Amino acid sequence: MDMSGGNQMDVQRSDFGLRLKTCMDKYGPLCVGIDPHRKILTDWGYNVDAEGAELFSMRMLQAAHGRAAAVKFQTPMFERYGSKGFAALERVLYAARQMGIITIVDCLHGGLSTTISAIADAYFKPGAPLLADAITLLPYYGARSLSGLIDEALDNGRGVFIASLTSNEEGASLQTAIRQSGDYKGRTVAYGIASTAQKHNEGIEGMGSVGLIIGATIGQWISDSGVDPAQFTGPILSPGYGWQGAEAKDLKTVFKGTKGNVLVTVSRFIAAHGPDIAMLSQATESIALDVRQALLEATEEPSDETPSGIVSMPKKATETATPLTFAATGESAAASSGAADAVPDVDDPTESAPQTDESASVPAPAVRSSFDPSKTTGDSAPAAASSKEPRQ
Ligand SMILES: O=c1ccn([C@@H]2O[C@H](COP(=O)(O)O)[C@@H](O)[C@H]2O)c(=O)[nH]1
Repeated sequence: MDMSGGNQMDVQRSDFGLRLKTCMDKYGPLCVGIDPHRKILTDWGYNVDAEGAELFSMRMLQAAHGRAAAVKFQTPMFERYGSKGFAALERVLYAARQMGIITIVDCLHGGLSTTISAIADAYFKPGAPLLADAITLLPYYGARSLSGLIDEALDNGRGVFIASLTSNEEGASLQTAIRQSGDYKGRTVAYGIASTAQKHNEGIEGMGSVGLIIGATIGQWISDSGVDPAQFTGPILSPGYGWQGAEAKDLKTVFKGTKGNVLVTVSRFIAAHGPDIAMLSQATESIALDVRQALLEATEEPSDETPSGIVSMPKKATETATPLTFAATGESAAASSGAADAVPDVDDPTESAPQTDESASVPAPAVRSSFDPSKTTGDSAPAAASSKEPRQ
């Protein structure tokens, strides 16, 4: 272990990064997103209620098992059913833990540090009702407001993913805005967030446990942000592939020069192939292969690093002429974000998803993977889901 950069306590603090990397090396860089949208539940023949969400989740888990490094549950999709929805989320998280798959809860939390300290009881501490390997955080109360909660995550062997460059285009103007004061004056909001996150990973050998969310759709504005994913040593959770329009070439652009720390999360693009478990499993496998290949090629691409080891300066931030490295020193607050899907949402009856496959009963993916349903040979997944799924 390289102990030169950090102290021993940091190195030993959380094994989340190590556990995730081990799973990514074994199963590849796919995270199966489990988002029980109303329309998908209907199209799968389930009730639009907590039980339907649970059955859907169990089936997505089956498809993910042995084919993906991680699963990600989208909290609002359960929260809408109140206590029954949270009970369902507790049970599917339990099932995922029993399967040994890494669990991420996309709970999108953020707020005053004193308030969000309660989140540790919900997700990180032994016996927590929603025990998860990692959760997602929104840093718009100032990334340093998350420090206490991050400490709790690390002390409990868990991790976090902090939204830095989200996949929706509405996020771009806020996240690429230039900071007016503080340690990152003259840098972008996203840059300060990424640098603050990187600080937690310094001195850790291998992949850290404090991650970022960087959308696969952001190729057009990543250079404005000043963030170079290739310099980040924690895990990067990347949504946007498939349904939101990002393709393999976008993964290669955004994540060029990265070193095996990008976890691509895909939800509707996989769910669109259900409810048949063989089709779901085949789609998961195929998408996992496509994503793995794209990221392998991205690794071979040189990043924007200059020979002197600094990142090329984005145009908007050049006035301050400070080298853009992840030498994090602190962070100042920015405004709050209201992220919304940039693409048709299957929950919104006013929007319709792009249809490219007339045979699909759910809205078809915006782009097709190399998955060919006609080549389905069977299912190697565990036994099919039923309403008698494991309960805690
Ligand atoms: O920037 C972000 C952050 C989170 N998400 C979430 O990821 C999934 C994506 O679902 P798809 O169906 O694969 O598009 C969903 O839960 C989002 O809330 C994101 O898309 N972008």
